Amino acid sequence: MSLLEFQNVSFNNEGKSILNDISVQIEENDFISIVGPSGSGKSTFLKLCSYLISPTKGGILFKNKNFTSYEPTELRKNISYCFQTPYLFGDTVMENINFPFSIRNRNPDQKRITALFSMFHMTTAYLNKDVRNLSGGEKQRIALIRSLLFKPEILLLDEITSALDVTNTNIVEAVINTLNKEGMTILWVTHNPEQSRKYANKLLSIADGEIKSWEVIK
Ligand SMILES: Nc1ncnc2c1ncn2[C@@H]1O[C@H](COP(=O)(O)OP(=O)(O)OP(=O)(O)O)[C@@H](O)[C@H]1O
Repeated sequence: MSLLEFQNVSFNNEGKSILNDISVQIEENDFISIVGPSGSGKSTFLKLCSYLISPTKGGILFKNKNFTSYEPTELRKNISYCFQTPYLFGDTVMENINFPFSIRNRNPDQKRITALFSMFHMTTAYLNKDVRNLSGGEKQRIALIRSLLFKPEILLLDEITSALDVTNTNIVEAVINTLNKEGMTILWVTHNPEQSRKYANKLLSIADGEIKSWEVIK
């Protein structure tokens, strides 16, 4: 059974075709790198995967059931999306980390929080820091921790390391690789050819809104 399946998906906006007739099957535990020129439709593909937007034509299935038959909140619990520019809100890191717990009426799981901070080479001393004083790399790691608190089944990553230095990039890549080894399905949009082949088992190349190639590389 595929975990996520695109069946002849097209997405148009204001009469313009952005993605055209995309069919692809993503298996549990895949690590997929998504590459293609700027403006080819990669981010739109991830937005469709996360149910931020819906296809104009065709259907997207999660565990063999159309997205439309799920509650959006149920899908978002299982499918997490991280952006190139991390969005942190409010004043402190703690507000951002506690938020996913509060919307589920749960108390913060300190053990899980500590383990994730440690995975990203940070300590929980960051919880009291003002988000405005964090570096880009720290912000991206906090945003990733926030999206991982409830162990999503699918993690969507949109050029998350393109603004990071080598040290931060290495930390983030290592964590994502570990999560994949532990069973998480990863879809990672990257412009970096070396990064695209480093950990992925499949490579999806998109050009002009269509699949140019779909390769099994490992
Ligand atoms: N909501 C929208 N309305 C109109 N046009 C859009 C919308 N979203 C995306 N586009 C257009 O669709 C095309 C694909 O955009 P998308 O952001 O998916 O490309 P991308 O491959 O991720 O590009 P990049 O690598 O530069 O981030 C672009 O021409 C973009 O301008």
